Order: sequence, then structure tokens, then C-alpha cells
Amino acid sequence: MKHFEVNFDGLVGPTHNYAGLSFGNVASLSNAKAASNPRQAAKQGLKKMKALHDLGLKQGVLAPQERPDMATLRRLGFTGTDAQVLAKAAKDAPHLLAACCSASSMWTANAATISPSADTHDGRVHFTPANLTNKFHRSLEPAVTGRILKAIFSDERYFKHHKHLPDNDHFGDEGAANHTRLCSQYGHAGVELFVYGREAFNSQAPAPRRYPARQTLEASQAIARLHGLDESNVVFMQQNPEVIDAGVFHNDVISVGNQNVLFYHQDAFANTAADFAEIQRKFGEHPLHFIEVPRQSVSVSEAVKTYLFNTQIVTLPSGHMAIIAPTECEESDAVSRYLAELVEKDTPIKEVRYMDVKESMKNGGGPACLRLRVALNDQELAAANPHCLLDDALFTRLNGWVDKHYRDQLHVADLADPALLTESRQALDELTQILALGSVYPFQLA
Ligand SMILES: NCCC[C@H](NC(=O)CCC(=O)O)C(=O)O
Repeated sequence: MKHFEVNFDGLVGPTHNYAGLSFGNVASLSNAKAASNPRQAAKQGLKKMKALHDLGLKQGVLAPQERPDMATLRRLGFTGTDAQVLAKAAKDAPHLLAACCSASSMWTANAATISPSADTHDGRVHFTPANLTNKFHRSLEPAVTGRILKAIFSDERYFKHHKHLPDNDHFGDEGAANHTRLCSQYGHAGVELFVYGREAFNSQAPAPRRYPARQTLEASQAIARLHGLDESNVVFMQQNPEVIDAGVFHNDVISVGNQNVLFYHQDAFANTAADFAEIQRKFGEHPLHFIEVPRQSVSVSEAVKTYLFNTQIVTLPSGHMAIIAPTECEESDAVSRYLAELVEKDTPIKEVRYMDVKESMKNGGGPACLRLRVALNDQELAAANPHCLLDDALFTRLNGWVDKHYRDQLHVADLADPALLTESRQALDELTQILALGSVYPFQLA
């Protein structure tokens, strides 16, 4: 049996904009109210998908959410025709309109946590959409995320879908951004690392003071239970509260893993030595590479600025690993120097590829935020919806679809434009046909 890691990248939605919605995410706040370019954002994302496909990797596409989220605006008391709802929200509560227009589902690392069949008690791939409770605009995502995942992974013989955790900060869950899986081969049982920011039911435990910890230990434990993971294959690790206060709002801003490599900053974790001893014990005899980036080489603030750890580490068909980094890393002397040295060292990482995802970076999302990893064997891959897997034809078709429907400039003031709602719905209706998803959006189900 063959095994693959398939990266499902989020397609950037037609309402991509900079609204400064994410307290604790430095880029989101510093670019608040800047003009965005949804067309360019979507094309940058597609280009990254195509580049990974051309490297010989399996690449999937996840559809964006319906925005503006009219159902939520109505639930919040705005009434009348769609145009009236938008106008009233823009006048009385522009912050709510902005939240209901965010294209944040593009960061699919936060869409769900996924455990491959090799790790789970019933031998199925388990999916739990993230509730994303910490940010209102993101808390609107999980129901539709669950529908889209079910439309791709529908065969119950292979795939098990759970409902997102209770919508409460005690169970704040940000999905795969705080979850890494180490394994010797994708098809072998791995060690699943769950990195949390705070304990919800223990006020004595360490926690950040300035910025929120979005993921709780209790949420991570619930996911491990739901997915039927064995205690001997799971490690719960606390993120260093000080780096959360320095702008590391998800663990994938300070560490990333792939197969037998864990690449991390010296200041990433609260209890590094004890946690790594547990990982090593649970991982067993196979060689394991802990690649630590010392703060003398790259400071935490430089890591947050360049997203050195929001890189994708991928295993190429040749067997060696490549690091897919944002161009911001290339533009930094310290980081580009570090990466040039890294590929010469005795680790499986042998090349660096820089990609331009600047439209996403300006909202705090790098290459790793844009993708959701799904490790599958060949039977499971054959059972997945083939229309969501990227090939040259789908790449061309999606580029044409973006050209047809997307604007090349969007200001926060444009979010109330009823034409944007019409354009978005037309785009998404056509997309569900291209990707053969059926009806997944509220406007399609009404
Ligand atoms: N994994 C990367 C997630 C980035 C995302 N940014 C945002 O939602 C910013 C949206 C805005 O400010 O317009 C977040 O913080 O959850």
C-alpha cells in the first residue's frame, strides 16, 4: 500500500480584505484598513498549489466560505432585503460587517484537526473542524467547514467526521495549526503532538498576559479522545506563554514538523526538555531530528516578521525534504543566511523554495497556514472527491474562474456593496460545480 501526505490549500475567497480582526496577530493589526487585492491573493495561492503539484506532491483544494455571511448578520438582528441588511450593518456596526465578510477560511491549517488511519483505534481517518472560538469572525467557519470536508471525504468506510467542540473559550480549538504529527513513514503509526496555549480549568497554570491563548489543553485532549488515539502515541505540550505575548498566536508560527523532523525555535515551548524526552520515548528507535533555531541566529520577533516556522516541510519523491518558505524569509538577512546554512547540515532538509504569498502574509498567514495536511493511503485517496485534487487542467480552470469573478481591489468600505454579495455568490455557485461539492453554502440550502 502506498501513502501520501496531501496538502489541501484554502482557495482565497472573493471578499479577501484587511480588517484588523485578529488581536494578538501582529500582521493583521498592522495592516488594518489597507486595500487588498482578492484576485492577486487567490492567484498567489493557486501558484503555490501548482508549484507543489509540479514538485510531484499530491495537492488538494478547499473551497472558501460564503461571505458576506448574511445568515449571521440576520441572526444579529439586521433585517430587510440583503442590500438593507448590508447598509444597516455598515452604518450601525461596521466591525460586525467586517467580521461577517472575512475571507479567513483561506487559512485551512485552522480548518480542522485530522488524524490519519494509522493512528486511530478504528483504522479510519478522523476529522474534527476547529471551533475557532477566540475570534468572532473565525467562529463563523466550523459548520460550513464540516460540510465541505464531508463533501470531499464522504465514504464512511474510510472517513469519520466529528462535530466541532463546544463553542466556548474553555474548548478553544484552532485545528491543525497547533497539531503536528511525527512519523517514520506517512503510513506508519505516528506520534501526534498537540500544542496548547493555556489550561482552561486550572487558573494556577502558566498563561500569556498580553495576548490570548487560543488553544486550550482541554480542547486538545478532547480531540485526542474523539479520534481514538492511543495514549502511547500522543504528547500534549504547552507553548511558551512569552512567545504568545510576542505575537505567536498559533504554534505553527514557531515550529513545524514533517515525518522525523521537528523544526522549532529555542523559545517555542514551555517545557522543552521533558516534552522532547516523552516524544523520543514514544517515537521509538527510529532516527528523529530535533532542529532547534537558536535565538542568537533568529530572534522571536524576526521569526514572527518573516514566518520562518510557517514554512511547509515536504518530502519530495526523491526522499529528501524541501522547505517551502515565504519570500519574506528571503528578504531577511538573518533568516536567509540561516536557511542557506540549514540545507548544508546533516538533516533531511536539503533545499529551500521561496514563494510569494504576500496578500496572505499581510493578514498573518504564511505557506503553512494556507494548507491542511491529510495523510492518506492509496485506497483512501481513491475514495476522496477527485474534483478537489489539483492537476494542470483544474489549475487553469480555477485561474480562469478567479479572473472572471474576483475584484483586483477591495477596501473595507466596499464590503457593504450589494454587488459584492452577488458576485461572491455567483462565484461560489460555479465553484461548487467545478469541485463537485454539491450544495454546501447557506445560500444554496435556503
Ligand atoms: N493561521 C493564520 C491565521 C491568520 C488569521 N488572520 C485573520 O483572521 C486576519 C483577518 C483580518 O484581520 O482581516 C487569524 O488570525 O486567525
